[in-house]
Amino acid sequence: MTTGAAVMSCRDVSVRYGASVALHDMSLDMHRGEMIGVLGANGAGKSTFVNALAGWSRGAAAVSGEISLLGRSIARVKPHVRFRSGVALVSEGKNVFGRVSVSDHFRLIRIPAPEDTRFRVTADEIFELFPRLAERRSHLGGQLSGGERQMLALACALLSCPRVLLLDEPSIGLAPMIVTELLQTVRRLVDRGLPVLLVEQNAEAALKVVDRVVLLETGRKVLEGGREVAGDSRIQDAYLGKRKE
Ligand SMILES: Nc1ncnc2c1ncn2[C@@H]1O[C@H](COP(=O)(O)OP(=O)(O)OP(=O)(O)O)[C@@H](O)[C@H]1O
Repeated sequence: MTTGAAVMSCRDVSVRYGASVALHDMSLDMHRGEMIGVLGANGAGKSTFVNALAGWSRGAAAVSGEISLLGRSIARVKPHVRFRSGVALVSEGKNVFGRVSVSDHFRLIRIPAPEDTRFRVTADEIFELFPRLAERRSHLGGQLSGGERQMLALACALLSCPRVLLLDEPSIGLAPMIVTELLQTVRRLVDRGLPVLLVEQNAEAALKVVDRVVLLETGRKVLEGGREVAGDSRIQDAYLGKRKE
């Protein structure tokens, strides 16, 4: 259930790489207890969007528009400062160090002071959420499977006490059962209040857990709505394999 004012918002966010515009005038509000799915084909601008929210880009991106966290503008704030303020981005398990053990990953996270009102998960809770990580706590990041690396990246983001979690394609390369488990774990965190923006190619898996969906086509939001948008022909045709030839 969503409550209160938006935790994170963006208004008219556009991203250009040189002369080409990868994202056009994107606006969105994220509330407590809400999970929003961002769907779209390859190259639709999904990663560009979440990266812009977190302050990252893979090249020389020019980002315009307004981005705010708890009502304060962060549009011109550096990515590491956005992270410290509570904007956690997890991109395809890339946030894992190959030569650092699972337990030492957790020790590396700077945990905000207890008086700071943020979403908190302890290391013990992490091991309850991800029993696999508990079994592999002494393994190095490089020794983990793709799914375990995703779990570790997500665990580290959670330990940092995020105000909002941005997940870029967590299902990539994972077996369907692991995807279901991972998304259900994320859903439980959302139900405890954490707002989550989930970029997913796997629309079927995403639609089972999200509250709201945004569909991007060539950098533009072309559809936004509740789970009922699963019935929209644009989603049925392109993402749920129900295209009629
Ligand atoms: N560093 C860059 N320089 C130039 N163009 C870029 C750069 N990064 C992305 N683009 C372009 O921006 C557009 C959106 O890319 P983006 O990675 O956001 O898409 P996506 O929806 O996440 O795709 P996918 O599902 O394949 O990951 C694409 O046309 C892509 O080629």
